[in-house]
Amino acid sequence: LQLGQKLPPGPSGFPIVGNLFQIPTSQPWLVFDQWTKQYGPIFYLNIAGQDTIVLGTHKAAADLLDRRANIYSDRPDYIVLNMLTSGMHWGFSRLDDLWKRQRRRVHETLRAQTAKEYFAYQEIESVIMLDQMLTDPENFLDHFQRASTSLALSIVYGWSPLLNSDHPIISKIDQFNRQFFVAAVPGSFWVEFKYFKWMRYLPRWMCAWRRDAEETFKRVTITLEGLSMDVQKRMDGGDDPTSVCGKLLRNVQKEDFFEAAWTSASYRFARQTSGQLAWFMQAMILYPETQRLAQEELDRVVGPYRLPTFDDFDHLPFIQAMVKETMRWRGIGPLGVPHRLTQDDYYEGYFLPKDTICYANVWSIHLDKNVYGDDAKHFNPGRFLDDNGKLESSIADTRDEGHVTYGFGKRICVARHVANNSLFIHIAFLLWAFNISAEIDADGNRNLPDSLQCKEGLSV
Ligand code: HEM
Repeated sequence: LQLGQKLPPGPSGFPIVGNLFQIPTSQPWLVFDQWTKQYGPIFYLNIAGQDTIVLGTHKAAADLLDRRANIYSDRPDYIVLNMLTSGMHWGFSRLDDLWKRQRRRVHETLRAQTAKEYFAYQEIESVIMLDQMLTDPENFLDHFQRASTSLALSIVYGWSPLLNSDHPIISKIDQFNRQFFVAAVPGSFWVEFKYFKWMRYLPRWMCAWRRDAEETFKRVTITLEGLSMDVQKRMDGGDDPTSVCGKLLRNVQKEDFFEAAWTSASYRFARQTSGQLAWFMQAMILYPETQRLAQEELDRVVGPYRLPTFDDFDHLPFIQAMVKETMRWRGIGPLGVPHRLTQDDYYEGYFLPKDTICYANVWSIHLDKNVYGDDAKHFNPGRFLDDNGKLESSIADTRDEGHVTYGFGKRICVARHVANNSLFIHIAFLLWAFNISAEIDADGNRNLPDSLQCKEGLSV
């Protein structure tokens, strides 16, 4: 630090490891929330030599990650993850020309207007999900996962809906996902720490993690190229390329086939939607009155003789508000995905060094009474409706979402319109068809199903 430069406040750490061992591996956002209350909207951590800041208010996160997106939109230098993907997985790759190309191409296939092309797929998935819920309500999480995976494969590769998840391609991709998500947690491998970065130059024979990652990359490339080749063959046979991959292949040169195959791999994020639906189920169990309000709207607009459709969208503001509120109340990524600062910066008098890793504590942001009111910890879709029951997005700087679960700046979720549509139609179907409740035991207690025992410690 130069004279006059002051880092943001934060808990004092230990020599060399800094704050590393003060951060719990489980639910770190809860401790971060306490530190935000103690140190303010921006606090500093030294994680074994890695400068890190945590933004605990919406204002601080929007000021930096959105308003200064030009310098706050890079990703950490994930060493193992980039070996697993050879830097081709643009969701976690550096902000380079390849990322710009991949993001632009996929954005064109998933933006708000184009997302409407996938309505039919989403309605079919909801019908299948409903049928499976009727016959096997216990395993509702499996049905959500099947639906989100099947939808992604339809949208990205033009597949017909899958009735179950026992497909060899799905298990191959799931296996890759597991490795990927371990590598995406900063610090899963010693080589990711500043003082151990030299390990990346060790010869291959000494590093099992490098050999594993490189082998996986080869295997996954074969799978992804196979999926894309299949789309190409169907197009050569006269099929119209309505799928994301088809659109990408139509617009790229032959030599970019490898790039198009990896660009399409954004399919892997699809499971996020099913995680969000799990939280929705929990909200319905805990807030039966709110569930009834939504059902009244469905009774009024849709009635008992037909299923909801996307044509009802504008007439179902309460269901739209429920989608927003589910993502605000319990967003599936309480710390989002980390961003990296690409040049020295100052904020509120504090110095933020180049290469600082930035987390937005989405958990704290969404429970902030100054933004969401005194009932911030409660599930209340009404907060997104005006006095006439019309949808209003009064939360500034959220691109009309009303929450920040889709992230920030240049890295904001590229598929948020598709994801919002999926959540809308699934929720409308579920509440149209079912009353969602938990078993009540002999003492009158509501017992959440095991699969929904939430880890955050609900305080309702
Ligand atoms: C409810 C569902 C979803 C949630 C909550 C969600 C959330 C997020 C978040 C937090 C990010 C990182 C934003 C940031 O760095 O600030 C992200 C990025 C991304 N999401 Fe989603 N997502 C969802 C669904 C999907 C789906 C269905 C897909 C694809 C089919 C998808 C594809 C991506 C991709 C490719 C990125 C990387 C963007 C980039 O780095 O430029 N997401 N998402």
